[in-house]
Amino acid sequence: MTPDEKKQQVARAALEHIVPGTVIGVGTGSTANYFVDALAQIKNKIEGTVASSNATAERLKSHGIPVFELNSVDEISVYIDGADESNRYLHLIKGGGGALTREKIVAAVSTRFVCIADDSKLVDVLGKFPLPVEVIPMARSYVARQLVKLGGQPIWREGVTTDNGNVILDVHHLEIAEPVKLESEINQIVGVVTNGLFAKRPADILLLGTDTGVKVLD
Ligand SMILES: O=C[C@H](O)[C@H](O)[C@H](O)COP(=O)(O)O
Repeated sequence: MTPDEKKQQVARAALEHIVPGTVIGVGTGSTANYFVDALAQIKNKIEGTVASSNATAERLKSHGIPVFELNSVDEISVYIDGADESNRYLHLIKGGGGALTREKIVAAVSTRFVCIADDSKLVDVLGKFPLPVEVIPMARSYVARQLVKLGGQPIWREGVTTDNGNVILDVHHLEIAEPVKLESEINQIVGVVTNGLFAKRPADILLLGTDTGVKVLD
């Protein structure tokens, strides 16, 4: 099975986690895109969605799926999104597509976070995938120096501006033994909006696409 087939497999499996008649949160990226396409088949069963990026909002609307502003919604029953890496405790690295801040906000509001990924994303120790950090543009160099002090090698994702008008630093060579601690440390650097570690609020369940079917970790 190709990685794309595995992503489609878990995207379809995620439909079973939807709570009928509610608003659901929808993530960003290739796996989330497959989920949006699958969701279109059952769009009448939900009240609508909150999107974690402009790109996802456009895709949802192209299928005729209602998209609400987060501020007009009281509750999100479930958030469905991909990840760049997950460990066995469902601590994640996200933000390969630059949507980490809105993803973290929508995940925080959601009662449940269902992560969907192909099995290449499961790792023993987070950090092989460079950790994305969203930064206020004028603080880029300062934040980069602070990240070096934490042991990382930050690389500016040149040419990329987030949906929030900020820049991204991708931090290489971190071996993340304590994800909750590092998430908090990086977020305390002045100028950081947030980082792509989802450890303080990990996923509640991980649906992993494998050659032998969907594996569930929770
Ligand atoms: O900013 C992007 C998101 O965090 C994605 O969920 C993550 O990069 C995984 O993307 P994909 O499903 O394309 O591997």
